[in-house]
Amino acid sequence: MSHEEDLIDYSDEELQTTTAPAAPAAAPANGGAEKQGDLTVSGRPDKKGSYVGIHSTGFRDFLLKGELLRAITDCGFEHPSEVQQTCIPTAMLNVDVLCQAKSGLGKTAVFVLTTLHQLEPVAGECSILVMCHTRELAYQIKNEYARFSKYLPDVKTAVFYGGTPIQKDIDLLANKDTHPNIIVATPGRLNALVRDKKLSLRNVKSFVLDECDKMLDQIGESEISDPVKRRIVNEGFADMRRDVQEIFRATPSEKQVMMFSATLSNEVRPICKKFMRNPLEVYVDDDTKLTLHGLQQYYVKLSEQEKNRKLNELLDNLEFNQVIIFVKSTLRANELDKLLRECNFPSIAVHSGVSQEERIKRYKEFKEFNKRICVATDVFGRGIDIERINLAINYDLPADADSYLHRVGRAGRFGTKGLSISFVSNEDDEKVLKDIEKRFEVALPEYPEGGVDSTTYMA
Ligand SMILES: Nc1ncnc2c1ncn2[C@@H]1O[C@H](COP(=O)(O)OP(=O)(O)OP(=O)(O)O)[C@@H](O)[C@H]1O
Repeated sequence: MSHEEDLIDYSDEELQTTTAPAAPAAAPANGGAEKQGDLTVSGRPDKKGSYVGIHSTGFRDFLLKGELLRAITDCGFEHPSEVQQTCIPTAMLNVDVLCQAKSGLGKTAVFVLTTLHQLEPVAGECSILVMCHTRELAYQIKNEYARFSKYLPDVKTAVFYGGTPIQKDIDLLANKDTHPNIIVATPGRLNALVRDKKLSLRNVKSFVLDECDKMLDQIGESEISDPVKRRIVNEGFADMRRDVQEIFRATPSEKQVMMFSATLSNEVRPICKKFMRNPLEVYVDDDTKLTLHGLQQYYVKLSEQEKNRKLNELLDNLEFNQVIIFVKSTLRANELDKLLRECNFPSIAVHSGVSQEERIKRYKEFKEFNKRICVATDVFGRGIDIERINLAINYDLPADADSYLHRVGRAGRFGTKGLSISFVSNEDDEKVLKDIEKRFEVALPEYPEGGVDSTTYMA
């Protein structure tokens, strides 16, 4: 059996991670913390240095490569967001970065722009390695690299993930003319390529983990009472984290490490820092500041049996551009999608139960606005950026507040307006609801009888 065959599908909804990595010990971050709007910044290499306190009014102030500035203009980016202002000047100087910033405010561009800025492509060598937890997100990040490197013709980017023929990846890597300088990947496939010596990482200069808490976090076994679930969860955890560690060890010790997520608990931060040296640390230390201001959030209390009728009613009555509906399992995603299509709603389902080729096809269909309704598992719960989603429905409420935050963050991207409605149908849901309200101090009222005025959530 090849290494590839015995790897699990990380993109599944049960995907999680585990124990402390055997990575180099973290150098302590510089003391002191500095406030910038919602973000707390610490560990800068020189707090009195020339790039501290820069308040850029435009991307030009960052002194990025001209080719990047042209691409930024083409993308229609006018002003850097707060996280971009905070991180880009430091990250482009090859400093390690551990960054938390709320959903949809442009963390991707931080690492895409700063790694491209530093890149001097050498044929046949991979210099930038980006990993994330799902295949669609890897695909999306690869496209972001393509967008921003359009005026850098020598730069080659590739995406590697499971569920596709590995030979294609091997062929690409075997040829100096097609070998990528930038690789975006999920850890399972990447580790298979490294272990089988099809890919050398000895020239990596930047190592990036997106959604890093998902890739490195651990759940203590004692927290999971159900033995079957414990086995599934911990297997998922162990494999994901183990792959990341193995891949990390295959890279040189001198390199830049950057990690990003909207959620970085106090428990996961030291784990991330074990991979880093003296990082710039950017946190949203007050959970209430993780709330997206443009997003209106409601819940509906109902029984399991009432969910379909209520969903139908909402989809009939609400105005929206695109909607994402989250469910807790592959089976439920299929069933709900089928039901919606029977009721003539233009729906598709994305989950780990469909072939990878089909999954990407459906992702594209939704992204390109050919479908307006997507029923998804947590495969789409984080990172996925679809501009027109302005309604997120939790048909099944997630198991924890962090997942909720990521899911509803699919609506209301980059400060735009949006609406989220969560179905609450049992005691566990009620606990999660209370936790969300408490942690984020978010007003989560009951969805009003008469509905919501569409002008308040439509752009
Ligand atoms: N400075 C900018 N100006 C305009 N649009 C931007 C800017 N920066 C990023 N965007 C756009 O904002 C959207 C959200 O960005 P991105 O996906 O990087 O968010 P994120 O912080 O990674 O969110 P998440 O935590 O949900 O993954 C993208 O469509 C991106 O193109």
